[in-house]
Amino acid sequence: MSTEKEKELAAKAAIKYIEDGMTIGLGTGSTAAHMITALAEEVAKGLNIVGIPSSESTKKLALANGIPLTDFANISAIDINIDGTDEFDPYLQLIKGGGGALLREKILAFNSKLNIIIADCHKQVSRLGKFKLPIETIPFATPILIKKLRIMNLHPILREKDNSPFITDEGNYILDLDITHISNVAQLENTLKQLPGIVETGLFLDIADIVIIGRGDTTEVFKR
Ligand SMILES: O=C[C@H](O)[C@H](O)[C@H](O)COP(=O)(O)O
Repeated sequence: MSTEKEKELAAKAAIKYIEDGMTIGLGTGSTAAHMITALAEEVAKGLNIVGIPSSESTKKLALANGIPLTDFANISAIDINIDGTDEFDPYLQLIKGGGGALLREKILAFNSKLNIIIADCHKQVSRLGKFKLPIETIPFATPILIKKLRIMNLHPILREKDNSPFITDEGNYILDLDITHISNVAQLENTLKQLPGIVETGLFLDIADIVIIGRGDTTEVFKR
């Protein structure tokens, strides 16, 4: 069974949690794209929901698939947020932001009653850190942050696209950090959030309620 099929299986299992009248957080990435396609099929059959996208790319995809959208001016909470991940550990702690959407994704997740994470089985790790930790930084502060993060042994790498810095939907930069030697990620999160110029990190701690993965031709569900 292909990785894409596993992502699709997880995505289809997640949309079964959705009920008529709900507001749905729409994640970003290749796994979330499967969820948007599956959700669009339900909307076409008459399911009445509104979506709130976590990125400009997801917004485009949702609109192209006929999913009605809203924003935080019109709602106070999201019923279910469904998003992908780059890694999840046995405690359902996550590293996200491989696609650079971590800031809006975390805002959606924080304002959701239920967070469902969907993935293929290769995202499961015994310990976070094989995937480099993305953090979103303000361009003005990025050079000094790089110096500070080097001293902290986090080996920051400025993410690039077409030989220029990758720019997020909020106009910021992404630094990818090596956290393989870090055992206490909660402490790391606190330390990073105290540095002015770091807008958000890709550590999603105590956020996922349910993780659904595709493994072969079946799904596995992990609950917090
Ligand atoms: O910024 C991107 C997001 O955090 C994605 O959810 C994450 O990178 C997983 O993406 P994919 O489903 O494409 O592996």
